Amino acid sequence: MTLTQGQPLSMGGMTTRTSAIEVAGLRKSYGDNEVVAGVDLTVPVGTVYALLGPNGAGKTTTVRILSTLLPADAGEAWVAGYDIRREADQVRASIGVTGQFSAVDELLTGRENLRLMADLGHLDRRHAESVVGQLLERFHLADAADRRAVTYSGGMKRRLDLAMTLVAGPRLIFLDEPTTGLDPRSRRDLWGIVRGLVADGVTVFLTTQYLEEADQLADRIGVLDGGQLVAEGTAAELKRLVPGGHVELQAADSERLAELARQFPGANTNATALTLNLTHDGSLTTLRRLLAGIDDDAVTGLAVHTADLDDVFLALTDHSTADESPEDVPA
Ligand SMILES: Nc1ncnc2c1ncn2[C@@H]1O[C@H](COP(=O)(O)OP(=O)(O)OP(=O)(O)O)[C@@H](O)[C@H]1O
Repeated sequence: MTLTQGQPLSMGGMTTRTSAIEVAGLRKSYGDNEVVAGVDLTVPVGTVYALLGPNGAGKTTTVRILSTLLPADAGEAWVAGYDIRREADQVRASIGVTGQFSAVDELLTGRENLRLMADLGHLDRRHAESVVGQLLERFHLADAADRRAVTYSGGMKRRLDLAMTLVAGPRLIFLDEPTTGLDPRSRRDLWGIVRGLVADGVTVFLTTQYLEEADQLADRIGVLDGGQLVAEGTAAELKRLVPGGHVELQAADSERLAELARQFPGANTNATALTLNLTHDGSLTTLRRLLAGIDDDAVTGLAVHTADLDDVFLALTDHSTADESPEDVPA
């Protein structure tokens, strides 16, 4: 069955929910440490949702709860249309999970690892061979298919791990920090594979510490900090949340820097680098007005920086430097 948004995910299940994931008031504590502190979120079918957060934010715990590996203390969640508490078996049969710790058996070849998953999924032999062959091609592992996985690079192992998750053809996959530790090229390869899955209609719930990854892949991003979603939206919406834009002027010499500092009181200056930083809302009008007031001889260079997800992440999750609490950030 090909799923499109608006169709019930679980035709035979108890519910007829149309979202791939719905979470309401999810909570989990370890002793006194509340690591998931009331999370609500919805992921439409066929989209990518990225849960972005620093170490210890509660990302893996959330994935473990949603994939039924860990019981929640409170709250409700429906995954692939099934209730994670009452219909855990159906949830497990509908999803694929690739965790931070690989499921690859390094003593087996890539092909054998995939066949093993096919056996576990009770695929009939002919179908299994065809699925395994297709996955080896799709994940650029065909040439290495009959080598033991112990000889694979980190990127190849990660691709094999993801391919193993897909043997049973799940329409919803959880990727917990899929590219942590990979070099930029392997990371981009994996992003390409994820995009291909999404193009086929698969829903992806991924956790990441990499802002670029969320920016590249996700339709919506939830910023998790201390077990709470402190912001949620598209990458563009999140970037508008924080005033991260600035213009950096390179002064010709220290005298000119002093002049510029008098002209723009409140700007940050760096006497060693001879630079002056002005906050800037990213609009052309403000930029033109700003430049019109500057003497040509005073500056030798200029850089315009618009807010990026880094600014968002730091503003929302770095309590040691952020003056405002997340609630103070305009929505
Ligand atoms: N089994 C456990 N017992 C006690 N505390 C735990 C357990 N598992 C996780 N924690 C704690 O829960 C908090 C959230 O952990 P979690 O692994 O969900 O965070 P994360 O956002 O995935 O971080 P990372 O990016 O480092 O994987 C951490 O403070 C962690 O130490």
